[in-house]
Amino acid sequence: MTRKRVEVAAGVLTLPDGRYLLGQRAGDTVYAGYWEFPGGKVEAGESPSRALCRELDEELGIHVTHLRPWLRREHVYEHAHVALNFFEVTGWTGEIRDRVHGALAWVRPEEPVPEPMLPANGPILKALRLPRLMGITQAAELGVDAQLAALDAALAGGLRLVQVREAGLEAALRPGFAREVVRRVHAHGGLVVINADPVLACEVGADGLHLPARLLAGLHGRPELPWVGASCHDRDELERAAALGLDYALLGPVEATRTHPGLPGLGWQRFGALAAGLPLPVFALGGLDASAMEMARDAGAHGIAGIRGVWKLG
Ligand SMILES: Nc1nc2c([nH]c(=O)n2[C@H]2C[C@H](O)[C@@H](COP(=O)(O)OP(=O)(O)OP(=O)(O)O)O2)c(=O)[nH]1
Repeated sequence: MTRKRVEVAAGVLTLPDGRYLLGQRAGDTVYAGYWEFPGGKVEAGESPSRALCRELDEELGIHVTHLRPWLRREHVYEHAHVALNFFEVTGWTGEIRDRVHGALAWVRPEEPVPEPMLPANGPILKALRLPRLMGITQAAELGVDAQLAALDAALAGGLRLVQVREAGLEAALRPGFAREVVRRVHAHGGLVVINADPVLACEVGADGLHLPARLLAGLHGRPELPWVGASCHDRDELERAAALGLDYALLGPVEATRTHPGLPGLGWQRFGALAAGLPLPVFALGGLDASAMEMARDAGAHGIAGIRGVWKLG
């Protein structure tokens, strides 16, 4: 049976220390007792962001001052086909006084979430575990030792997600280098994805695989690794990554870069338009460092991926 699609707006209220808010649905609703992000149905004539501001006022008694579009995900329940528009909410005034939930909980992304959770929310919670800054290695250019030293400095500064991209590194050095990256990043509780090489990813105990756009194009199903992402340059590629159920995409270049000289940057407006309304987190790539983080997230990016900017190479 086909059901009318119901638009829903949900807010990931986030504290500066990274904790986010979940509420437990009250006894008189469908899925009573299940945990959710505060929010509710979009009313006729309302935009999702307006609906969310209204719902958070009604449910929690707060006035939202800063929100960002994040992910959009559709799910077919027995009772409804919902299109969930998730926003990150980082600014509000007023003290939270819950009026509708059975309970509220502030959760750290790395902690287990309270159960039971609304079934549509699994990928959303996974996306919240994905760090906001990705460093992409370039040991072939820097040298292995200099890259590992730059990695240590970045890990000490809080980096928790690394893509090993070393097609240019001598083949004999690649496994040893990748294994060393995995060891160091795992010691900090971070994640490592390996570019283009699933065999190497498994061999060195990495967390996943990063697909260049040419490999994404030829793929018929999601590779079986815990984390899989892809490099994308246009909406078609982003939608393909989403349809395959990938965990994230990189989109760029946002600004002109040294790695791709002559290629003009997308700019933040175009980036925002391309990344909007997707179910998977999108990192902004190209000529960026962590100082662009707020701008990127306001444009709808999950975070930033960088080479020179992350390794502080100028
Ligand atoms: N608020 C919220 N709803 C979610 C989440 N995940 C998810 O699948 N949903 C679904 C459950 C419901 O089918 C729908 C939200 O509808 P709702 O019944 O809570 O909406 P509402 O607050 O406007 O309530 P009502 O006026 O219909 O009583 O979206 C989530 O994280 N937060």
